[in-house]
Amino acid sequence: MHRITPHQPHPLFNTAATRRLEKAAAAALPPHTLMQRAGLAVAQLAQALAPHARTVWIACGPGNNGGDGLEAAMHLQRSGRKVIVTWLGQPDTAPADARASWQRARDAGVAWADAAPNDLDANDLCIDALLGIGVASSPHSPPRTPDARLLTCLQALHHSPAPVLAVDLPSGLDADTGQFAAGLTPDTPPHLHHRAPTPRHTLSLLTLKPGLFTATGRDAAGHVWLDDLGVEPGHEPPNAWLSGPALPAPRAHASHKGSYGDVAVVGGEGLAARGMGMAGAALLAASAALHSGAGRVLVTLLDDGHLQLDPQQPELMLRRFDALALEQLTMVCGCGGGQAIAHVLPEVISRAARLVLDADALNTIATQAALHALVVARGQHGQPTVITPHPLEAARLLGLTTAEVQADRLDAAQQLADQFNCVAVLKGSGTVIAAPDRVPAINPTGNARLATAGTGDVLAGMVGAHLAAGASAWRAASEAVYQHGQAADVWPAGLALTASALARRVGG
Ligand SMILES: NC(=O)C1=CN([C@@H]2O[C@H](COP(=O)(O)OP(=O)(O)OC[C@H]3O[C@@H](n4cnc5c(N)ncnc54)[C@H](O)[C@@H]3O)[C@@H](O)[C@H]2O)[C@H](O)CC1
Ligand SMILES: [K+]
Repeated sequence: MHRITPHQPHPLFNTAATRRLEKAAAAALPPHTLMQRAGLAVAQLAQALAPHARTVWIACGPGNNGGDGLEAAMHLQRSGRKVIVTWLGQPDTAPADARASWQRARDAGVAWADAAPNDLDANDLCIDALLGIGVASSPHSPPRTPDARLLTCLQALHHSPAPVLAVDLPSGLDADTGQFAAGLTPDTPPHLHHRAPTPRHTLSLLTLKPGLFTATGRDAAGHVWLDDLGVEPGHEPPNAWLSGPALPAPRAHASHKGSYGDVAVVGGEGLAARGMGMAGAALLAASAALHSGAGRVLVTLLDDGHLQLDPQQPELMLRRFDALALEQLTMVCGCGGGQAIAHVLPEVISRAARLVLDADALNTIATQAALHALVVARGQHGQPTVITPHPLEAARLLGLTTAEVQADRLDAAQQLADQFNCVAVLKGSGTVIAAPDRVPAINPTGNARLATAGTGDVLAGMVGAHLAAGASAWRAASEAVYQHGQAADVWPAGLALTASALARRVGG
């Protein structure tokens, strides 16, 4: 068993793949072995996380996830803890493994209760074994009406003042998408909004599931642990990867500014056009490119030439669009581009050597099929392209709603990559990176401090710098996303995270 950190990549397996592995492993082992291993692992982690817990309340659902909880209850009771179990199953209808573990918990003498004890506090521990990968959350099947006792137990876990250890998954979370099943989404009553969150841990069993790392999964899961139950994935291919850090790319002493490429940022509609000055977005992207190691950074502002120099960043070279040698440049296009970006997009997409498309470039492409076709053609000509939409921009590109994109972020990112024939970065909690013909990746770094204006422009500039230095579109995207999130993760406490400060720190 080990804790999952962003320091190395990890393969991720969805529900179907996990079920196949479970079936093959169960067939090769004596009956009940997997659940016995799972329950023991849960009990060991519970002891390690809360060695002095006064009471351990274990909420067990009707299926095998509940069985894991019952098995853990038996171990914790035997090791002298005060264990209270709420079981929502019945001996005559429970799956065979869960029934066997119920019998073992009974024989060990655990206490049974209909609901959560009402005196739980921070010195206790809750174990969430209500639902695991058996949660039915298909958008195509009608939502189930969950049993009232299940809902009461779920609420007690969501609002628990005691730390919570979830078995396999936070109950109700879909392992494949990181979204809660209909009717099972946690709600936070207003009086709890300002309470410090209680520690949350999830012990994933057998495999790591993608839903733990994207959409609402990251917040719900808290610290993620894995116990593989002694089962190797064998020939089962992963459905996604959790990214690890970039391999170091040392700079040769005999290098010069030309060795790391020229990035040109095009964007920043002027104040005169529609009364909205957006030059800042382009300057942020340019600053990020500079601090991420680009040899030279050129900036073309779509502001009719009002700005001739950025005195804060004199390294940036301002250029008129017609003075750019597009075929030799890595272009970052769209940051703060407004409507003005539409005039330059056809040329940029057709001619740029390497290209990052962000923000208003994407909004414009979403409305013009001819531009979409030009992006697809880049891939056919071997010209690297990365698109960096947030969920609303992704929804526009795919003709979906934002909710539909968020309902299955891995699938949405894959659709973007396939339809636009490029590397797609779907931003948000657990940013997804996808490309045609390869397994997508979920980024493990970053936090809510990045939810501030301009951080997306910074990311686009960073991707541009990595592309200009010679990385493939896939590497440029995944390494930039990782470092962008990591910069936020190590951000000094008490220092405001602003996009311009982030841009200056991204190079380490
Ligand atoms: N994967 C493994 O190798 C191992 C898994 N173990 C554990 O078993 C669960 C999966 O068990 P399963 O019985 O298939 O499903 P669950 O217990 O997660 O849930 C089934 C249970 O829940 C009810 N239900 C489903 N969806 C809903 C809903 N939307 N609303 C209300 N109720 C719902 C359903 O009717 C069933 O009663 C896995 O996660 C592991 O924890 C093994 O123990 C070890 C090996
Ligand atoms: K659970």
